[in-house]
Amino acid sequence: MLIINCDEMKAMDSYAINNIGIPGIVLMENAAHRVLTNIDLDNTNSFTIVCGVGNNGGDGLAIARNLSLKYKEVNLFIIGDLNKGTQNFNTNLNILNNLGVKFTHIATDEDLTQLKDSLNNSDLTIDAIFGIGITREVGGLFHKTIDTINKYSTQTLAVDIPSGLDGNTGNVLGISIKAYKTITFHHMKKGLLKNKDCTGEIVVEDIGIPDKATKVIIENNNSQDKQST
Ligand SMILES: NC(=O)C1=CN([C@@H]2O[C@H](COP(=O)(O)OP(=O)(O)OC[C@H]3O[C@@H](n4cnc5c(N)ncnc54)[C@H](O)[C@@H]3O)[C@@H](O)[C@H]2O)[C@H](O)CC1
Ligand SMILES: [K+]
Repeated sequence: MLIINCDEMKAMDSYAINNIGIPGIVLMENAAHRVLTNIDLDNTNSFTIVCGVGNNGGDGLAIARNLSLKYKEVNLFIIGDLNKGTQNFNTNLNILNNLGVKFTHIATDEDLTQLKDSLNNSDLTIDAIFGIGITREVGGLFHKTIDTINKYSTQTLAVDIPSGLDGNTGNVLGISIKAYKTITFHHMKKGLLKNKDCTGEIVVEDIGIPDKATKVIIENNNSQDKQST
């Protein structure tokens, strides 16, 4: 099994997008579909989906759309500055707006009451707050949101990386989602193997990044390592 770090994942992502020409939104839709194949949709009918405003959040929005089109009960929450959404996040948010799918923006502690009610009444919670792009300790409303999910969620599935976990070290950055299952994309991330308590079962899913992207990045890194020794 190939085990990579977050920088390698980002490099493979961008090679597939910028050098091979696979649009990021295609990879994002593939990721969403791969998450859905890991959910027992015959017996899971109500969902709380919590999204950040990066591409991990974008994955969550695509998952929310696909579930909504299957007439599942979807309670969608978004946390973060909506003016700072990534391009692919905004594309999926725009589609949801056009479909009339509503969401709650977690902007104050009061919004956490609505989140708690949703968690108590959902079959499954989907964590799409942070993935490989987490950059610092989790604090403030993000900390309270993750704490609320851990306290009241029936069971939580993490998209790519449990939010709050460092994908390289497995360290908890202040607080982390405790998932029963983590669906990570393309290849295993180093940090996931070091914190089973947060990841639960780990499933690696192919999202359509060609082996060529993987090989180029690994070879580049190996040659850089040789030069630096
Ligand atoms: N290339 C693609 O389109 C695909 C991406 N995949 C998914 O994308 C994420 C990585 O997305 P990225 O935008 O790089 O970062 P994140 O969404 O993980 O998070 C960045 C987001 O969070 C904010 N942030 C970071 N740390 C903190 C913090 N401690 N507190 C508050 N906010 C924080 C940051 O400002 C950004 O807004 C990857 O994991 C995949 O899930 C697709 O799966 C494949 C295609
Ligand atoms: K996540």
